[in-house]
Amino acid sequence: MTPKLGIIGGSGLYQIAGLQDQAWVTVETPWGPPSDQVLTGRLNGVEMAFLPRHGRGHVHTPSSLPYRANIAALKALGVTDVLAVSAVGSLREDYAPGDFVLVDQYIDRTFAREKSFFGPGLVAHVSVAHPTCPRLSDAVAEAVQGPKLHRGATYLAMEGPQFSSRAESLLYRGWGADVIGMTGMPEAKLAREAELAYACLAMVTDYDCWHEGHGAVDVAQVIATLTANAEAARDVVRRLSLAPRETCPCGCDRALEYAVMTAPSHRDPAMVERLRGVAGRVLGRST
Ligand SMILES: CSC[C@H]1O[C@H](OP(=O)(O)O)[C@H](O)[C@@H]1O
Ligand SMILES: Nc1ncnc2[nH]cnc12
Repeated sequence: MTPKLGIIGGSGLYQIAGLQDQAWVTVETPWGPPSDQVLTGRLNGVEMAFLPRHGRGHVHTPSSLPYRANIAALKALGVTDVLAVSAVGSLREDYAPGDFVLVDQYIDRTFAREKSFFGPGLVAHVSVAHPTCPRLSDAVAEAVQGPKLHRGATYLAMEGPQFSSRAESLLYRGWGADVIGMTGMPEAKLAREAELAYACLAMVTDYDCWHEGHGAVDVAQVIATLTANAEAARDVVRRLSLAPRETCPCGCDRALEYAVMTAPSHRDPAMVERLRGVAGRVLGRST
């Protein structure tokens, strides 16, 4: 199978230059439109689809983001591997602003978002014990040149849009979270439901508000670091190479294999139709 790379660009990363045969395409999904049009094209021979998470001009809040439509749109475009790029605050002394982090675990503290493609009439439970793909994360790690890279980090996903209080920041540090952001969940969970390999390249922009030696995070601080680092993130995308494969060794592309609970005879036909684009492999492609 020839892989196709989906990039979800976070704060500060609203487009990728230099794609061959590039076009901004409009995609509709059963969950409405994604955050923006999707930029499709080829980079170094790799098919690619780029979606600015907050939309060009940064119009969607972390809570109002159409997470399901974003993942469904990438799936509809034939994407197999999703690299999510995110700005994050650091919850550790040794993760400094400017550093890059490959996330492998999440603590999901979000509460005002739709978190599943499934629901009444078509119930499914996928595993998110290991929410990110080690194969894809390895490929991303190889593509990082320049910024210091940390691996094996836990991302605390908060609801926002306000930044944390100091008490919260200290609490999350006590829980063992390494970085904090507002968009990692439910994005990673939905990618798993859609059987897409998912990796998160986080760019540290600040020390949130726990650090005695640094002032509390604000948007100006985040933007200043992002401006200095966005090109390094684009370089990673440009260098990222994905080998053709039969299947994903970690099983990301078969996450739904044993996940659907609802008996075929009890499935809601409208739900089945709605889910066909993301779960067609286990539901059948057409009626
Ligand atoms: C501009 S600071 C807060 C904002 O930045 C991060 O966005 P993203 O993950 O899309 O890079 C963070 O999660 C907040 O949404
Ligand atoms: N400190 C922080 N908290 C939440 N989201 C962030 N994105 C960048 N920095 C952040």
